[in-house]
Amino acid sequence: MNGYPFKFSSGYAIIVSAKSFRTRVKICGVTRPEHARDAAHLGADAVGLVFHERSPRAVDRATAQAVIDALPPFVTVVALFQDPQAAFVRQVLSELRIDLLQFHGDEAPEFCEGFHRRYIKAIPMGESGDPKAWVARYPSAVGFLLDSHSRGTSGGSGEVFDWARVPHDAGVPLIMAGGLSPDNVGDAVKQARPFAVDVSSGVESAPGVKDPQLMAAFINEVSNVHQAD
Ligand SMILES: O=C(O)c1ccccc1N[C@@H]1O[C@H](COP(=O)(O)O)[C@@H](O)[C@H]1O
Repeated sequence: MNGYPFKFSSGYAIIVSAKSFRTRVKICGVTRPEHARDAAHLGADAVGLVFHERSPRAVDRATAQAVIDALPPFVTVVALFQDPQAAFVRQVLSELRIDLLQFHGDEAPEFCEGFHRRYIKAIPMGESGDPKAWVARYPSAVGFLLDSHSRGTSGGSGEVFDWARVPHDAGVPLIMAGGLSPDNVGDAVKQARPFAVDVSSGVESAPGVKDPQLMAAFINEVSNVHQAD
């Protein structure tokens, strides 16, 4: 397919020309202000802050504030949680300027909606089943992030799932994740034509340490796909 599927609110579906569409990029698990600044100036659309304490990319609120302060305008700040206590999410939201929530665990739709913020829901592609069943279960989500994990396990594993399982007719923004890197993201975008891609370990020199050269290579690979379209 040489284009991107889009469904209007009326239900009318079209393929948007590949030339007029740009796959968005989220760099997740940023732990240092200088790497947030680098990511933004290299062209990242969003950066993710991990508020899951068992992750090597977990940040405390002071570090998160420093990362946010390093960002220029028009870069979305995403707060990632995995099965958090509601009080913790509320505390983060009260202290930090968060644009979007990402729920990566087994959170129910009512829980995700309870903060009255825009949110994306992670779909565990490590399990069999139709991703569109998740889309139907979370009608208030503004997008869905397809990662390689199974229910009950963490994301950020660096593992790839079968890209042939990405639906082309979900009717909502899909964000591909899971084991993406500068070596494979071009193929992923060409094959699945997602709304966005999300990367964590594939642009790191060590767990939790982003590598500016890898981030640059990753973002270049994504834009190269569009220039060749
Ligand atoms: O990044 C983490 O440490 C993390 C922890 C808990 C849940 C999700 C996490 N990361 C998310 O997983 C995807 C894929 O990561 P990777 O590129 O395979 O390393 C990442 O983009 C985050 O959204």
